[in-house]
Amino acid sequence: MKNIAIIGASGYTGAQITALIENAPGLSVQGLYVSENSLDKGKALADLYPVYQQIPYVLQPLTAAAKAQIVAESDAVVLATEHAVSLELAAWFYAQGLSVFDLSGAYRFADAAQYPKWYGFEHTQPEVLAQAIYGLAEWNADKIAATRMIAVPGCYPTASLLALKPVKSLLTSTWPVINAVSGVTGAGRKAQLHTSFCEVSLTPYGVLGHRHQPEIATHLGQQVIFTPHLGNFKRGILATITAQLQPGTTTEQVAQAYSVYDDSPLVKVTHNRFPKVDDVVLTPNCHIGWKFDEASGYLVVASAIDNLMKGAASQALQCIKIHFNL
Ligand SMILES: NC(=O)C1=CN([C@@H]2O[C@H](COP(=O)(O)OP(=O)(O)OC[C@H]3O[C@@H](n4cnc5c(N)ncnc54)[C@H](OP(=O)(O)O)[C@@H]3O)[C@@H](O)[C@H]2O)C=CC1
Ligand SMILES: CC(=O)N[C@@H](CCC(=O)OP(=O)(O)O)C(=O)O
Repeated sequence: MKNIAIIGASGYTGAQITALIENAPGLSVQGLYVSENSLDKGKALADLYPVYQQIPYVLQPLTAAAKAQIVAESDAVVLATEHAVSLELAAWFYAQGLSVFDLSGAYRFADAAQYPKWYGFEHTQPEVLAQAIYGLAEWNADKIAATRMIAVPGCYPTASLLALKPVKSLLTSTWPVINAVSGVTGAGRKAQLHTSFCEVSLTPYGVLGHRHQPEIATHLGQQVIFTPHLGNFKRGILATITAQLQPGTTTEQVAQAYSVYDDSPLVKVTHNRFPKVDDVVLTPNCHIGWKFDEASGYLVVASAIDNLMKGAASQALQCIKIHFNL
């Protein structure tokens, strides 16, 4: 049995992964933690989320004593915390010998020089960063098994990379164009004006400047245009991508490229049929639909995931299972 501590457990992704770990054979929850001065410390998770009434744990403040207890009792920590918080906590727990599964973006770029521009901080942990592996489960399983520092991908990059990586060798130098819509849970649980009920509609944001653009480009190995949109639904992401393929590419070649997922139980690919967000919400699945126009060489591929599941918590669970060979 592998014992896992969950830090940031009162947030959307933290609560979701708590529920997944609680129900996963071979895994147990060591404890649930929030910040030392959290307004939620001492509350049961089920008080915050009655849907999790079967989950018995209380949210504990992450004090120095709590950290020592985590190290003594746990095999791994899940960090469901914001980037700057994960930056320090990941390095500390890694140094204590635990495996670290970080849901934030603090360890997703190998190049430390990217962090000031995209995350607003200097990366203070270059040795740990050098050990970090990008936890895109279907593509990096061998490396996830071999390292203790796993940077779980962002939600938009998960949807986009699962759709584009199979056809990477068929792309031209023309940048693929990714338009993606996310539900509001993508922005986390904390109160913010732009995610309040009356403000949410359907609109692009972060245009030509969202931090997931370089994350996708880095892990695809090709520049992209990425435009996220906030939609008026709770969960789910739909990324619709237009990409130019090499002259002479055939539909058969594209089908062959997507057959890479034939043995991946969580990724379902369909030709000429496109996914709906509702079909993946509350599941760990990614649904990909594509259509290719041989005359123009343009591919349109759409990819749907639940941002809190395959875009965060269930992908972290996949990484945990791969890492501990469960
Ligand atoms: N929401 C999504 O769809 C996705 C989110 N992510 C990433 O996952 C991480 C968590 O996101 P999300 O669940 O949405 O965020 P939330 O804002 O919903 O939750 C953040 C959690 O962190 C806790 N926290 C804050 N500061 C500290 C601290 N110093 N020590 C311990 N706990 C702390 C908060 O509790 P409190 O403040 O009460 O202490 C809360 O439990 C972020 O890095 C996010 O970018 C990644 C993919 C998808
Ligand atoms: C709707 C919404 O606000 N979504 C978030 C992305 C959530 C995510 O994937 O988080 P990381 O920060 O861990 O990459 C955003 O655009 O910032």
